[in-house]
Amino acid sequence: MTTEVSVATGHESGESGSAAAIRLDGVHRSFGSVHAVRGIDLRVEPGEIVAFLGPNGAGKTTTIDMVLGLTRPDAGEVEVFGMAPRRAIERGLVSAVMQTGGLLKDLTVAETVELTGSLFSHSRTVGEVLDRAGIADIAKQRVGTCSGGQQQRLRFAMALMSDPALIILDEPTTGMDVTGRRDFWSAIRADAARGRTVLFATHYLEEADQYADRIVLVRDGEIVADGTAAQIKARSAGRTVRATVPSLDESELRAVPGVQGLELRGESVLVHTTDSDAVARHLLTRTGAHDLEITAHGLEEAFIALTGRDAEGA
Ligand SMILES: Nc1ncnc2c1ncn2[C@@H]1O[C@H](COP(=O)(O)OP(=O)(O)OP(=O)(O)O)[C@@H](O)[C@H]1O
Repeated sequence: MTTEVSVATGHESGESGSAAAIRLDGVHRSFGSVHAVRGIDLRVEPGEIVAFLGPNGAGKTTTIDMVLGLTRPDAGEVEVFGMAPRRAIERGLVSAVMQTGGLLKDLTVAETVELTGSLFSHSRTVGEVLDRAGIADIAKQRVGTCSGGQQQRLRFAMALMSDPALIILDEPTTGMDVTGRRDFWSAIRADAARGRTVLFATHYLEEADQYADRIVLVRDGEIVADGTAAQIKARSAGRTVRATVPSLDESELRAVPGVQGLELRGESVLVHTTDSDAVARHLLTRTGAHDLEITAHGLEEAFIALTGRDAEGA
């Protein structure tokens, strides 16, 4: 690994329209002995909605922090619209929607957005951003009485005040109920339809599947898949075999050709495999398996197959 650090200060690829919204090139970041980000290369084009999907500790927040200029890579380059992240932020090109904090309970929704606007020399009007965030109807409500979903849409409205070209959201819907999540995402999508670039980190597969144009799947600090939800499902070409198996010999099943991973739930076993016939034959002839089902991989299975412990070399 090289130790050269460059955060794109010396040779900006220009602030022309051709620059990527985000460009990461061979980015590494360690914390002591933890190698959190291990050589990430990523280019996000203006107008894309990209989900950064991965299990706990995959390196999503560390990567986002580098895009926001909150931390610097140990090696590699990070550029936002062809310039150093901090410079892009100073120019009002980037806003972030954080998960918690930053709200004063006694202010109204409109007062909160107005206060945010006062920090910028040029900002949108309060009415316009409340509309875009879908919260114009609660403009006079006190923040302390807003639901979690309404508070996140308020944070989104605050992020819109500088009319940024790129919005970054780190697990923005954690703890929200289904309706709150749906309302939040419909506001983000409607706004993104006007050409804003969106990068969000999430644990929720269905959120990535429904709201992103593109999914970047990370595991152990590396990108393991990058494409549309359909392409990622196809990458994990394979099937899941589910069966009830009393006293299963796990190691024998793992040794069956094509097996990519196993999940045990009581007497139920789920086998991710590229050869469902071999698994079915093994289960039906060598074990007391019953209630066998075979299904094609969905995004969840692709996620498990590509990010799970059994994914080594997948
Ligand atoms: N400031 C820090 N000091 C030490 N270790 C850190 C620090 N920040 C992150 N790490 C470690 O780096 C790895 C990646 O963490 P990161 O928060 O980027 O992952 P994540 O994909 O965002 O996870 P989660 O989904 O749980 O938020 C983890 O092993 C984490 O413990």
